Amino acid sequence: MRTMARGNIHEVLPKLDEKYGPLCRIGPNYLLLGDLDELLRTNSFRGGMGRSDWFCNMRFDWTGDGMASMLGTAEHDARKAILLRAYEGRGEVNLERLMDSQLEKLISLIREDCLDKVVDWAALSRWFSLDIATLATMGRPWGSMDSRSDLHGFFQVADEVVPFMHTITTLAAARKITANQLFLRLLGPKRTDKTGIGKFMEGLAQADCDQEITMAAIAGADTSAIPIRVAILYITSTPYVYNKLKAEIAEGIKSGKIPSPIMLQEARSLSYLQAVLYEVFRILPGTSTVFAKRMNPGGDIICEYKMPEGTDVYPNMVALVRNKAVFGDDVEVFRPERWLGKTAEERLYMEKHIDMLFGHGRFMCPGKTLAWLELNKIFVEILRNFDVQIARPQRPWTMRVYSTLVISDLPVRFTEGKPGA
Ligand code: HEM
Repeated sequence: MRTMARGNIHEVLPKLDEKYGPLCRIGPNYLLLGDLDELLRTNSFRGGMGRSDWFCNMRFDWTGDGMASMLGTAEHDARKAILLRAYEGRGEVNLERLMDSQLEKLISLIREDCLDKVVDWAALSRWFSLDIATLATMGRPWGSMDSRSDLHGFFQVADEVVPFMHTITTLAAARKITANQLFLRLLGPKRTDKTGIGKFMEGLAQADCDQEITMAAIAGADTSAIPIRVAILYITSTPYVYNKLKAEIAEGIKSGKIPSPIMLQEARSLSYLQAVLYEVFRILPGTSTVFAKRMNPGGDIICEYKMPEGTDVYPNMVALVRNKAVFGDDVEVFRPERWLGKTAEERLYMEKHIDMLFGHGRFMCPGKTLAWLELNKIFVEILRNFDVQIARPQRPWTMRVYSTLVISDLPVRFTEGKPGA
C-alpha cells in the first residue's frame, strides 16, 4: 500500500521482476506475474482463473453490480455476451462514423480556439475520449468538447477519488468496506450529486440509466486519453520520429493513399504509424498492476511453482513491456524502429505483449476496438493539419502512477502545419 501511495509504482514493478524473476510474492496470498505465456494461460477461457475480489473496486452503485464488478464467472460471461455487440460496433452502430464526427469536432476546436496559444492537452484529450466513449455507448456525446470544459466536474472527481481508492483498496480489508452496500449508499455517487459520476448517472435518460453505460464512460475515457497524451509527449520530444511520421502522412496524402478523414484500413497500412502506436503503449502502459485473478480450487502450478487455491495473481504490466529478451536492451528508450524489420513471428510475439495490456480471454477489454480506432485516426488527423510543440519542456507534465496512470497539466502549442507545406 505504501508503494502504491507514492504514485511511482511503474518504477518499482520492473525492479521486482529483475530481482525476483517473473513470479514474485507481494503480500500474503498475493503474487505478481510478468510472464506473457503464464498470463495468457491464467486468463484464458479454458482452465483460466476467476476474478479476485479486487473487482469490488469497480462497484460504484449500491443497487448492484455491473459487468465490470461481477465476481462470478458465469454471471459475468452472460452479461458480457450481451454487451459485446454494442462495444464492438456490430449491428447498427458504425463506430468509425461516430469517431469521425468527434474527430472533426476536435480539429475544429483546435483551429478555432487553440492555434498559437498554450492549451492543456491533458484536458483536451480526455474531453475528446469521454465524448467518444459516451457517443459509442449511449448514442450521444457527453458534450465536453462543445462546452470546452470538464462538464459537471466528471474528471475532477475521478482524479481525486481514483488514486485514493486504488491505494487503500490494495488492502483486502479496505475493499470489504468500500464495496459494502451501506458505504456505497452513504458515500458512493448518487444521481442527485451536483458533480462527478453521480451527475453523469443523473444525466442519462431513465431507460439508459444503467451502470453499464456509466462504467463504459469511466473505463473508456481516461484509458484511451492516456496513450493519446503519452504519444504527443514522446513524439514531439523525439524530433526524428515526429519528422518521419509527418513524412509518412505527407507521402500518403500525396499518393492518394490517405483519404480525409483517414479510415482504419489505410491507417493500418502506414507501417511507421503502427510502429509508433505500439511503442507508445510499450513505453508507458496505462495500467500498472490491477485486475487480479484468483486461483481456482485445487490451486495451480505457475512458473513451475505449486500455489494454493485462493491466491490472487496481479499482472505486472510494466515488466511485460520492459522484457529485454523480447524488446531489446534499450527498453527505456522510445524507439518505434524496434517494431520494424522483424519476421512475422517475432512481430506477432511482440504485439501479444501489448495486446495483454487490454486483458485476455473472457476478461479482454470490450473497448479495445474503439481504443485502437481512436488511436489509429487521431494522430494522422492532427498532424495532417497542425504542428504540435511541448510548451513547457522543462516540466512537460505531471504524472503519477497508481493502478493506472494519472496525467495532468500537459501544456502544448498548436500551429497550422500541413505536412509538406
Ligand atoms: C487504451 C485504452 C484501454 C486500455 C489499455 C484498456 C484496458 C483494459 C483492461 C486491462 C481491462 C481489464 C482486463 C481484465 O480484467 O483482466 C479492461 C476492462 C474494461 N474496459 Fe478497457 N481499456 C481501454 C479502453 C477502454 C474503452 C475505450 C472502453 C469503453 C468504451 C473500455 C471499457 C472497459 C470495460 C467496461 C471493462 C470491464 C470489462 C469486463 O467486465 O469484462 N476500455 N480494459
